[in-house]
Amino acid sequence: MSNEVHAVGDKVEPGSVDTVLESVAMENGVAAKRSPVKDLKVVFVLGGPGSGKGTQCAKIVDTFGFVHLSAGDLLRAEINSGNENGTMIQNMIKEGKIVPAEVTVKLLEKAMKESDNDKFLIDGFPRNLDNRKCFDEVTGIEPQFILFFDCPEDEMERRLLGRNQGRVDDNIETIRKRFKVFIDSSLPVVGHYEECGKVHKIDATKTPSEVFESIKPLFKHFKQTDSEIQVELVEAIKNHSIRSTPVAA
Ligand SMILES: Nc1ncnc2c1ncn2[C@@H]1O[C@H](COP(=O)(O)OP(=O)(O)OP(=O)(O)O)[C@@H](O)[C@H]1O
Ligand SMILES: O=c1ccn([C@@H]2O[C@H](COP(=O)(O)O)[C@@H](O)[C@H]2O)c(=O)[nH]1
Repeated sequence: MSNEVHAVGDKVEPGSVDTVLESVAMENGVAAKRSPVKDLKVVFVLGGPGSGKGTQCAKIVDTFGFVHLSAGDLLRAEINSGNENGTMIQNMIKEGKIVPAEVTVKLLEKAMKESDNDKFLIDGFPRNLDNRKCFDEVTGIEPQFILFFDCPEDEMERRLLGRNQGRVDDNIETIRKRFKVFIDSSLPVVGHYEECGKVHKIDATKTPSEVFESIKPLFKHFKQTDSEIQVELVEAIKNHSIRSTPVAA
């Protein structure tokens, strides 16, 4: 039995936990239940521009079944969707500025609600203290922990200039602005979570594989074994049967 957790749009294999749970729910005439947004598990992934957040998120998704939500990617998709906020977002990104919290939080909340997963890596957010407060007020989610990629500016600059993905902000002028915004506005968010004892600082200067080895232990807890999934499944079926048993008159 597979222990993968699937994101929206993923193909679900016949016989997987997802299909079994779904058919149990269908047979009993109930829709599979979705956790309220505040019960979702969120890890914030922070670090300077080019520190390797996206690269590591892809590895965490593959190994630990999280959904990767890059706030920057959601904003870029909004530009391309032709939405009324598109021009404002595009101008902010070109200048390396932080988009108003309500806009980003709304996109993140929508993406989480649309997913059938309950574990999210939120990459590149919260970008400032106002982002953090707004996310807390809107979702009520307290992050499990913060993954903070520590990398010197000269290395980040080298990586960004070599990224070659055609991003409007990967030019030296905007990169310097993004570094300043990171120091002035984003580091205070890391400071806030340090006070709460929630920050795991990672040396991001090593190779991608070495960086991943150093973060793996933090996520072990989220990976369920096949037997844990089976126990959960049996419990879910038992609980449902108890609730569905008619009370004798
Ligand atoms: N550990 C690493 N060593 C060398 N290069 C890396 C490493 N991690 C990522 N890179 C490369 O550096 C560039 C930036 O990486 P990535 O996009 O993951 O950073 P990011 O923190 O998500 O950036 P941004 O905040 O700008 O979105 C990419 O070209 C990537 O391939
Ligand atoms: O929460 C966020 C995330 C991003 N932005 C803007 O997007 C760019 C690019 O972000 P990446 O994380 O590097 O993809 C960033 O410089 C901001 O302009 C944002 O406003 N809020």
